[in-house]
Amino acid sequence: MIHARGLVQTFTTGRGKQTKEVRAVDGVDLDIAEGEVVGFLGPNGAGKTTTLRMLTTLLRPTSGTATVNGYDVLTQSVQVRRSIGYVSQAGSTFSQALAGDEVSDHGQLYGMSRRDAVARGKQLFDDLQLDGLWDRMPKNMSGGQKRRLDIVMGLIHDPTLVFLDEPTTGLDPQARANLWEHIARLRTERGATVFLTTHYLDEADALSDRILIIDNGRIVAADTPDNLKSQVSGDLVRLEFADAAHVPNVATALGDIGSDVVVDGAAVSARVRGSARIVPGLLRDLEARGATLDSIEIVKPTLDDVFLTLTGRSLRDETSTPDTAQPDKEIA
Ligand SMILES: Nc1ncnc2c1ncn2[C@@H]1O[C@H](COP(=O)(O)OP(=O)(O)OP(=O)(O)O)[C@@H](O)[C@H]1O
Repeated sequence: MIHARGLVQTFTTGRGKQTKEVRAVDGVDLDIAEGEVVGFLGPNGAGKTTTLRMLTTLLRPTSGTATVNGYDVLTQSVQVRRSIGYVSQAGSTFSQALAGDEVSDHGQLYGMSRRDAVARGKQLFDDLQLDGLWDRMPKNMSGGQKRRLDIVMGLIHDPTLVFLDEPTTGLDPQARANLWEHIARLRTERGATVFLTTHYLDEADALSDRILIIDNGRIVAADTPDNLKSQVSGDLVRLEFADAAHVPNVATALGDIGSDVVVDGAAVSARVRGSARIVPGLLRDLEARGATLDSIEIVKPTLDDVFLTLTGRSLRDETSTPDTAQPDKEIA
């Protein structure tokens, strides 16, 4: 479905002597099979959108090659564009037209009859909870409604390969959940291939068969979410005691069975592989020594831990998470 070799994109910024070259994408290889949902993760400025723009023929690669749906992005850009759906970060609606007209015109641009475009558009409005908004102008919609309208535009011609650039940014939790369901159904019901960029680690984890992590224009990891997480050195085990006097002994014991031991007052944490097997024995041992536990927490590795292990930085520090995302305000 998508094959790329050595994709590079450089931009020149500044003027005169201040000119600087930015290597936004620095030699990306990709192989995405039919029916896969692939999540493209990376911090701000890592090169996600630039890669997507090259694959969707909106930007000519500085070097490298790619085929999308069997068409060459350099020599068959029209065929590439006709065969894919693309939902950009910026959106694709004009604020002055009626939403339904935009959707049906868009479908007709892809060769659909007006009747088919209207029927499919109305079905998508229904699926994406936009019912009642067919005759409304996008400028009078909330941010979340506009985002869902962008997605209808990207799906109107029923593409089997869909590129989604941060599809749920700005959506409230309910709208996000609804869109997740829709993305999952694109694959299960239509056998579509989906390539999506996202800042949300939980979204990538929940939706993707495979995750690609890009950092500084290079792919630093490509695997299933589970395989990626198994590269992190174990679960995070945190034990808190009523009496801090036990902490040094516990820290030593955790150091023997795990790594990354951190002492914080009366609490001690460490990464422990196979914690479900190891921790019960440790607890029995501690109890025998009279160490009374106040609380215990075991957290499975997340994709953020994967990124931290790979790059030494946290994705979470650099990107907005669902907790901090602004829900869209509905317009009455
Ligand atoms: N038209 C441009 N001119 C100059 N630099 C650009 C241009 N477009 C992107 N860049 C730079 O290329 C790098 C990659 O940008 P890109 O938008 O691909 O990142 P991203 O991973 O999609 O980021 P985000 O998550 O913030 O959308 C960044 O350093 C960005 O500033």
